[in-house]
Amino acid sequence: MVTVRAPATSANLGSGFDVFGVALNRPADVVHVEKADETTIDVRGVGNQYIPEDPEKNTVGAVARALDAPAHIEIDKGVRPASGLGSSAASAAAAAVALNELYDRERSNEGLVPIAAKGEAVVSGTAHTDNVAPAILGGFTIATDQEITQIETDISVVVCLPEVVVSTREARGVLPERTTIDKVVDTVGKAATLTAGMGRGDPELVGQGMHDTIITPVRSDLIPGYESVRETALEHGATGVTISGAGPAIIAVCHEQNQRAVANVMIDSFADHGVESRAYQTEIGGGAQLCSH
Ligand SMILES: Nc1ncnc2c1ncn2[C@@H]1O[C@H](COP(=O)(O)OP(=O)(O)O)[C@@H](O)[C@H]1O
Ligand SMILES: N[C@@H](CCOP(=O)(O)O)C(=O)O
Repeated sequence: MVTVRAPATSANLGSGFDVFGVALNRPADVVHVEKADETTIDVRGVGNQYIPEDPEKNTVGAVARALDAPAHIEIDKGVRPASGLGSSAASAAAAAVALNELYDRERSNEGLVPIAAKGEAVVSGTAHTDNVAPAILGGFTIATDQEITQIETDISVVVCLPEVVVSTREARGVLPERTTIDKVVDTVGKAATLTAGMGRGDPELVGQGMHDTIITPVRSDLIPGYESVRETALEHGATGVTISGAGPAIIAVCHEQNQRAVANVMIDSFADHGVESRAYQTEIGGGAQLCSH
């Protein structure tokens, strides 16, 4: 039996749609694998009732097929599905690392990213790597078709998860088909600023780089109270706030001393809109970890 823990992730970060992502210290999925003649899957934990155990429909089944690694796979879900926290990616990343170890496939961590992305394609229709890259590698990642750049950082964040469901497939269905050159120029500038902030461990620069005028405005309509939650978080110490992944979670970057205040006002603001929520006060952290072999 091989066991691997893989973290929740927050992709896009506003200006980095389908490219940027960060690993979060918590929550996380834990996946246990052992060799079998054919792949079977058991899912328990948060939201397990909404997660298929059919290997053709679960992200880990696609990973097992890609590695030619049939196994009995047990998933302990710590990342709620349809959250915007890389739930599907956490399982896929953990399974990729675990099965690579179980069958001695000797793939590098970077080499496991496209394998895990095949799991993402099963659930969202697109093999986007911006969740599985940080889920495997940790830190802040810039994932393009050509390469992945990773930056270690431990910047503090608050992630507020409302009791609302937004599937990634649904949120990809509302993307604009075209934009304007001035919005592209603005986004490039914000993305460069955010990247510089990650490199310097500077929450102020990161926050400045999180504003997005292309994707976020159309997706925020799927999250009741989004604008109010964002504004109050900024008023109480957040340096930047945007939708986490495809939502509905909202991520705020802040200095550690402001985490509690930011978390409390985000929860209160969602409540003012009749939406229950919970907030994780956490940091950008490490990637998938082998727990036992
Ligand atoms: N191992 C898995 N963990 C979570 N969701 C999974 C898994 N396998 C398949 N799914 C499906 O993927 C969807 C959740 O993925 P997604 O919408 O991308 O959520 P998130 O935004 O948290 O990644 C759910 O519909 C769920 O049924
Ligand atoms: N770039 C993707 C990221 C999806 O993240 P998730 O955590 O919601 O799965 C997108 O925005 O569609």
